[in-house]
Amino acid sequence: MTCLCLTHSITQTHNHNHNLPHATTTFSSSLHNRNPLFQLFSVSNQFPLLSRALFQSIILRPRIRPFSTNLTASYSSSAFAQIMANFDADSVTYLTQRDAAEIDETLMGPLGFSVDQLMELDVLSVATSISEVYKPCEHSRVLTICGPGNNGGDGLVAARHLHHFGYKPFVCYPKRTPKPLYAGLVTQLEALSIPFLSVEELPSDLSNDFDVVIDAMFGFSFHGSPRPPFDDLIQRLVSLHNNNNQIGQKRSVIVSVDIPSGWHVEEGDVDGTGIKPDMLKFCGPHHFLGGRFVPPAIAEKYKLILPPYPGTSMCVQIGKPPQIDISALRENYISPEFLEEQVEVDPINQFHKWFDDALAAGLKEPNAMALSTVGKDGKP
Ligand SMILES: NC(=O)C1=CN([C@@H]2O[C@H](COP(=O)(O)OP(=O)(O)OC[C@H]3O[C@@H](n4cnc5c(N)ncnc54)[C@H](OP(=O)(O)O)[C@@H]3O)[C@@H](O)[C@H]2O)[C@@H](O)CC1
Repeated sequence: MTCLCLTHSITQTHNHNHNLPHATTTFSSSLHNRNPLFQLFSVSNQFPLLSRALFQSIILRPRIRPFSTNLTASYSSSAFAQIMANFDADSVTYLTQRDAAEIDETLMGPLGFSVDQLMELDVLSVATSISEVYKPCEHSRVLTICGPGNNGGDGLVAARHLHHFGYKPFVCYPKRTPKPLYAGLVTQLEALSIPFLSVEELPSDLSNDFDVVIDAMFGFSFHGSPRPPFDDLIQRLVSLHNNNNQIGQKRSVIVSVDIPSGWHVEEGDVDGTGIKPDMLKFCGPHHFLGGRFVPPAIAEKYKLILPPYPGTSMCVQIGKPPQIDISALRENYISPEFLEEQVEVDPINQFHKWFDDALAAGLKEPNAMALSTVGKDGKP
């Protein structure tokens, strides 16, 4: 007698079919958000109610060993991992709004930065952080929903970067702004054949068509209640989150660029009915900190203590990575009875049979399997 054992092993970095809190991504920048210099990005399973103060800019003055302000400092990967492992994100302190405003003025004044340049730097960090957490091979279809202001501009830039990173972005930009900056960003996307979808063209359940939904509707200038069509779009993102709580429901990842759209800019998700990106706690997992481009003059003047940036990265992940519940990743398979008389005499034929079954069932990576045989003595 020969025993056969077929193991189907798939490495999954993100499983849409388990009932875990869904990891969403939020990119949050400063309270005085005209200054994206200290953008903090978050992908976390925590969901603290956010006070506006948390949107304040970095800056890191850790109680532990202070990081060098030398922005070009480089470390070996193991040394870097050690440094970041020891970095206590709870120790983050913040610039005052006044400091941030002053820095903003300095950047856009004597230091010669422009809005579009800051937007590019800012959003490059957003895009690289997305690609770090949600690989294009598993989350290729990205919908970017853009609002009428600079937050929407961020969304347009994000779509372009993500296209170059191997994603397939779609853009919904229902209220276009005729300013040259935005017109140029649209032209760039059109030149890349990135599809623009109207609100009416969006599927009722965004999860059916998109792996990632980027919320770039409103940032720090949002006020009052959302007006059409953004009221409906925001509700769609809210329902995405609600659907995410249903067992077995395929889920899109929600990425908010800056403050989640519809949240009160100062108070956060006041009545708890807003978009629920899992954010934003400095001590939580998957937080990304930008700011690599901070000019030394600014760093020195404000005594900014920045973390080291790995390699050529525009941002760095701070805090501890999320704890993964491995048991929750396990799939339960229900299979029919397997009787001895049904076993193929030749194990290779059995392998082919099972392989064909796996193919027909549409299993991901059906070739990720191993077949073993043992004799009567139980030895291979
Ligand atoms: N240095 C910088 O500035 C940089 C900023 N950056 C990014 O820009 C973001 C801030 O951009 P922003 O100031 O353009 O405002 P934003 O939040 O996009 O929206 C304003 C628009 O929304 C509209 N609107 C408001 N409320 C509404 C409602 N209830 N319902 C409907 N519409 C409403 C409002 O229209 P209005 O009410 O004035 O008629 C206006 O058209 C910031 O968070 C960051 O992400 C980066 O790009 C880097 C450089």
